[in-house]
Amino acid sequence: MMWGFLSMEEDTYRAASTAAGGPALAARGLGVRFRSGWALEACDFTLPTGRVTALVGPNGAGKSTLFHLATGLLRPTAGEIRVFGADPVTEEARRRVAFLAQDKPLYPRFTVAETLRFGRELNRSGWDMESAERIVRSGNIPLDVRVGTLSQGQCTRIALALAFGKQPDLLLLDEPLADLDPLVRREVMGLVMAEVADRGITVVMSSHIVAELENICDHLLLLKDGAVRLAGDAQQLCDEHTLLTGHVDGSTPHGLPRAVPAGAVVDSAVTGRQITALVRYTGPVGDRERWVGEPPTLEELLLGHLRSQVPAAGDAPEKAGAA
Ligand SMILES: Nc1ncnc2c1ncn2[C@@H]1O[C@H](COP(=O)(O)OP(=O)(O)OP(=O)(O)O)[C@@H](O)[C@H]1O
Repeated sequence: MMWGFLSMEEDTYRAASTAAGGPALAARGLGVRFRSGWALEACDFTLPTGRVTALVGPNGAGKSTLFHLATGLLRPTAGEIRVFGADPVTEEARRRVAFLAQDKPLYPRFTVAETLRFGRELNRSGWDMESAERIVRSGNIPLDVRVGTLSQGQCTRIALALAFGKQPDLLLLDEPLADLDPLVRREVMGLVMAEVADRGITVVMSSHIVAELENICDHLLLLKDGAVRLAGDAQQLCDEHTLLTGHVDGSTPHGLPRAVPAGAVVDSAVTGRQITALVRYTGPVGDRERWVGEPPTLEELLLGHLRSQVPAAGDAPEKAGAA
């Protein structure tokens, strides 16, 4: 894409996305249009290196589309996306990224050992067989069985072994746990986190199981209707919000204390005379006897924004992209 008129802001973005130690993933004006319409539109964000980002959004929000852009399987209709500063289709970017897709394509007739050897052939520039085999063995999967005879959970483990064997700097996981039972989910996630801690790689993981993201992710990217709704450090975003509970205030349009700006209300629910609201506001609320305000948990923050009927307020690109 041509960048004929680089503004200061664009200049800063380009410098950040190519600098050593710059973001793992950066998007600017990113859009993809299918026949049915825009799957992603005007997305701006940067995802820092060495962090575990939760990619969250309702069905059809554009999460898989974003993964396909980041791996070069799909080209943007508008804007650009960079992986460690490089175009995703370049050899440099492909070498540094591993992607675990929802459907985990594996050859059923290959044995596990053949599958790992195939992984080595595909990644001649860098392959860690020891690490791949360790992941397989920790699931008590014999190396000589055919992949077609394995359970879903075991196949997920093989796919993870292939991903980690590649020694990626960026691991993209598209709902990796969706088809696993809770015990295997916990075990597989423990495996991912141990590998992440060992190698300090960057992970972007999409999931609909919001409650499970709390102890895993330290960064957020929430997509809704193809747009970035919320992005940034998970703790910082929680700290910028308040979960407010009290009796409905009949004298204000939103039922909350007058001090709360209308534009700060993300989501609210009224039960009888009680109102609970997620607000992007941390200032004083007046009557402390009537109102209880606490920082939301990550789950409460995400659910509030997923439920929200109002457009994201204050999510200007520079804020949305804050690392
Ligand atoms: N190859 C395609 N051709 C046409 N439309 C597509 C294609 N891929 C995705 N879409 C559309 O783009 C939008 C975003 O889809 P995408 O699969 O990225 O969403 P998602 O957030 O991953 O959803 P889910 O949580 O259900 O997996 C949807 O409206 C989908 O129908």
